[in-house]
Order: sequence, then structure tokens, then C-alpha cells
Amino acid sequence: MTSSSTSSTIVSSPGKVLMAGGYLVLDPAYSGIVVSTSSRFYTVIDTISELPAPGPIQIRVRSPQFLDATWLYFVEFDGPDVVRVEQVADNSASASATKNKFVHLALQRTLTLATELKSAGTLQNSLSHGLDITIAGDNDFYSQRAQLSAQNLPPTLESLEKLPPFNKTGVRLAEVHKTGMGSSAALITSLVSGLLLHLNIIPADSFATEGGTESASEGRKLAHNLAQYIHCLAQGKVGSGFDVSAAVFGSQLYTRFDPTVIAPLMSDSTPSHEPLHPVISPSNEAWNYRVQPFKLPPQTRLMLADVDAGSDTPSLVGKVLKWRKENPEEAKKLWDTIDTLNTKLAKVLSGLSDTETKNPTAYRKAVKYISTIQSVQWLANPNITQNGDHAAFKAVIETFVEAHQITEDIRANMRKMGELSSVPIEPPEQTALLDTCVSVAGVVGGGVPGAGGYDALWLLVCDPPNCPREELPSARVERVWSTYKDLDVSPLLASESIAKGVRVEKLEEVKGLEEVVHAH
Ligand SMILES: Nc1ncnc2c1ncn2[C@@H]1O[C@H](COP(=O)(O)OP(=O)(O)O)[C@@H](O)[C@H]1O
Ligand SMILES: C[C@@](O)(CCOP(=O)(O)OP(=O)(O)O)CC(=O)O
Repeated sequence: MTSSSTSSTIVSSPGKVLMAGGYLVLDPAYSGIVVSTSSRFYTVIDTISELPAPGPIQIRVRSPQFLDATWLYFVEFDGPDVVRVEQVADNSASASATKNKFVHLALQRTLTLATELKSAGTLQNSLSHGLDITIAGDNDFYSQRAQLSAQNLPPTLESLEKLPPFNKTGVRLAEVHKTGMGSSAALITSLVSGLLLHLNIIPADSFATEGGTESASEGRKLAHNLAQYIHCLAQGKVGSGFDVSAAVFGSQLYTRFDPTVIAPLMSDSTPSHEPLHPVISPSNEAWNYRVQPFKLPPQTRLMLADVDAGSDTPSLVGKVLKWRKENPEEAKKLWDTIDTLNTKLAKVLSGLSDTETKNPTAYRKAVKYISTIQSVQWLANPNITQNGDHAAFKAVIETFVEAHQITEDIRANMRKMGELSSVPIEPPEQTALLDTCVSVAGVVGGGVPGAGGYDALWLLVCDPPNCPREELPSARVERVWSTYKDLDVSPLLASESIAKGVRVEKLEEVKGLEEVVHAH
């Protein structure tokens, strides 16, 4: 199969970090602070340029970063509204014998929805040349430790920047070491959104407008509902869905949907006999998730680290939920305390963005000032109001101190949750590492993302403009990470994504993507 890029559709969607709200966000009474990352998953959909061969319609999906990662499917129409997508057995050199449930379900359910919204005949026409789909994830989704050490590079941001984009992992998908940024949610979202655009199920400008549930386009909401449903089906469980929501809408305060909305469609049988559109449609009011806009303050930077000591999220979640069920009163008190703190954190961080808009000079000076001092010292200088724009300058610093204090209080309460339910949410090794990081000059706060455990951490650090790289708080943090003895800590390149969720891309503007698409 050869492919042309003239008619290609390229869509990307970001990874996620649940900064605050782990476990709470599983309950619709509480929300989570979700930051979407600059690391993205890309789906490139091409039409096969050769004349259609007689025989069934073909869809080829490739993930060139992995070994044995080409999947070939036949699409068959059976009557006016039944479409079947079957994986072709390993009878060609280019197709692998492995299955990819996530990809298969994304194709199967998206084409089913398409048949309901267009006619089978129209869809058959759109697919007559087949589809050639390439999937690629930014390096951050997979641990690059092995690749760095193979090149004798230390685990630093500078080294990560030297690795080729969409670096080959050298392994099969099942063997890859994930970093917890939500590869499957970002993959499903980019694939489903790309297909909806390519098949004209949603208008071409669906992802041009941004926003949460209030202002997003109907096309974006449809992509969300469909991706959320397919992701649940592929995972075989209904989580809170914050990862898909971040992939679709970007950074946000997320409140989950009631899982009963998709219950009628959760049977694994193919094809599903229940029509999808009445359930998936954005006009179905049973979709009661809420996405409120959120972003990190200006001149700060989110830093993420991959900590090598893997833990298993599902077992953590099961134990915490069991404890909560058995201790409802104590749990409610703790959940409410944490929620008050989480809500306050979101408000304080959003407030900093407003302050920067209103008084950019005082804000910039304050960030610059605190970026060279440990948080305990930020207000220590009695002459602080003499320094710059007086009251406004001091007020900015006070707000940063508040943000720092809240993140520390959240950590303490998450540790309590862990102790009470006998789950290593912020285990002692992570506490020691985080305490060290949080005391570095210019660090606002940090924590264990999502469900916690041993495998990751996040930090929010000041990032004043026009400052030499080696003098930035991020460089100080990197030095701590690279010399830390008790845990193996490796940085991730990602920061917060400025683009809000899923977006359309141009091949030539994404470094390295063209090479991946044309790799064989
Ligand atoms: N680059 C990729 N190409 C194709 N499929 C992928 C890719 N990355 C992830 N997947 C799919 O997602 C699955 C992993 O899902 P899951 O274990 O839920 O991961 P995560 O915790 O990252 O969401 C893989 O088995 C595969 O089906
Ligand atoms: C416990 C949770 O609230 C958060 C888990 O967040 P993680 O980021 O740890 O999740 P994975 O992507 O599964 O590793 C469960 C949920 O919200 O679904």
C-alpha cells in the first residue's frame, strides 16, 4: 500500500496529569484538577492512493514506534445500517498477528456511528479507497530510560531533547514501560476524532473553537462522548474519564459523568445491536460531565518525573474504595477536607492568572523574586514591600505562599488517605523525594499525580522569562533529580499544553511526523 498525504487528516490530542482529586474524582460529588500536557498522540489518516482493488474495503493501522504493530482490517457492510470491521489474519508480511482491542473497537464503533448518521452507501463511498492510518505518540508517553542509557546520555531534559521525535521503542506494545500520561485515552481520542473528521461526520471546523462544556462545539462534544464510551469498553471498566476529557478539552476542572449513560452499550458483542447515536449524541442529557476551564498561572512550569518503582493503579483504587465503603463517616470527612483544599488550590492558581492580567509588572517582579528563594523564605524579608510595586508585589507573593501551603496540605491529607486504607498513595520514599524537591528555591509545590504510588511526581515551579536556563528553578530541580540516590528519577519533557485539547495538525508542522508516516 502506498499513500498520499494530499487528502490526509491529522489530529492530535494531549496527555494528562491529575494534579489534585485522585480518588475523589471517581465520585460526581467532587472534581479534579486536570492538566493536559504538551506531549500528544497523533493520528494521521490517509486514503490509499492506488485504485481500489476488487474485494473488501481495507483499513491498515500502523504504530511505527513499536515492533509488530501493524493491524489490517476488512470493512464489510451487511444491510443498510450494519458495518463489520474484522481483523485480517496474519496472511500478509505487513500485518501483525497481535490484536489491538483499543484500535479495533475505535474503528468498529466509530464506523457504526457513521453508518447511523450517514447512509451505509455514503460511508461505503468515502471508504472505497480504504484507509491508511498511522499512530504516533510523543516520547514522553513511554519511558526513555533505556534509549538514554544506550546513548550514554544522563536522564536530563537536555538529553531528552536530543532523542529523535517519536523515538522507536524497540519493543512490542505489550512490553513498553508507560509513564502514566494516559496513552490509551490520548490514542483513542485522536483516532476517533480523526475518523469523525475524515468521514465528514462532524464539521471540519469542530476543533477550531475551544472551551469546556459551555462553549465547545457539538463536534467536539460528540468526539468526547464517543471516545469516552470506546475507552471504557476497551478498558473493560468505567473509570472517572478525566483522561479522555483532558485529551478532548485540555486542562480543566473535571466532574465525572454518571456511568449509567453508557450502560446500554457496554456489551462487548460485535456488532452492537443497540443504536449508538441516541446514547452518544451531545443532545442526550444523561451526559452530565462538567468541564470548567482551568490553566496554570503564567510564568510557572509544570515539571513531571517518571520514578522507576512501578505500582499498580487498579489495586490501589480497589483498596481505597473498599476502605471508603467500610468507613463512610471517616471517609466523608477526609474526602470533604481534601475537596475543600483542591477547590481552593484551583481558585488560588486561577486567581494568579487574573492578577497577572491586571498587574503584569508586579506579577513579573514577584515571580522573579521568589524564583531564587525557597518558599519558606518568600515573605521573610521585612523590606519586601520596598521591592518593586509595593502592595501588589507583596500580594502576589502571598498568593504563591498560599498555593504552596495548600499543596502541602493536600499531600498531608492524601498521605492520611493512604495510611487509613493501607495503600501507598504517597509512600515514605516519595515523601522524602517530594520534600527535597519542594524545598528547592522557586518551587511552588508538588505531589503524586492521579492515584499516586511510586511511579511519578509533579512539581509546579516558577519559570521567569529571560532567565538563563541554568539559573531557572527547573534546572535546580533537574540537578536534584539526577543526583538523587534513593529512587531513580527521570524527567519528562512535557509541560502544560497551551492548546485546549484535541486539534487539527499540519504534517509539516509536527517535527518528525512525516518520517513516521513514511516509515516502513
Ligand atoms: N502507540 C500506540 N499505538 C497503538 N495502540 C496503542 C498505542 N499506545 C497505547 N495503545 C493501546 O492502548 C493500550 C494500553 O492501554 P492502557 O493499559 O489502558 O494504558 P494507559 O494506562 O496508558 O492508558 C495498548 O494495549 C494499546 O491497545
Ligand atoms: C484514582 C483515580 O481517581 C485517578 C487515577 O489516575 P492515574 O493518572 O493514576 O490513572 P492511570 O492513567 O490509570 O494510571 C481513578 C480515576 O479517576 O479513574
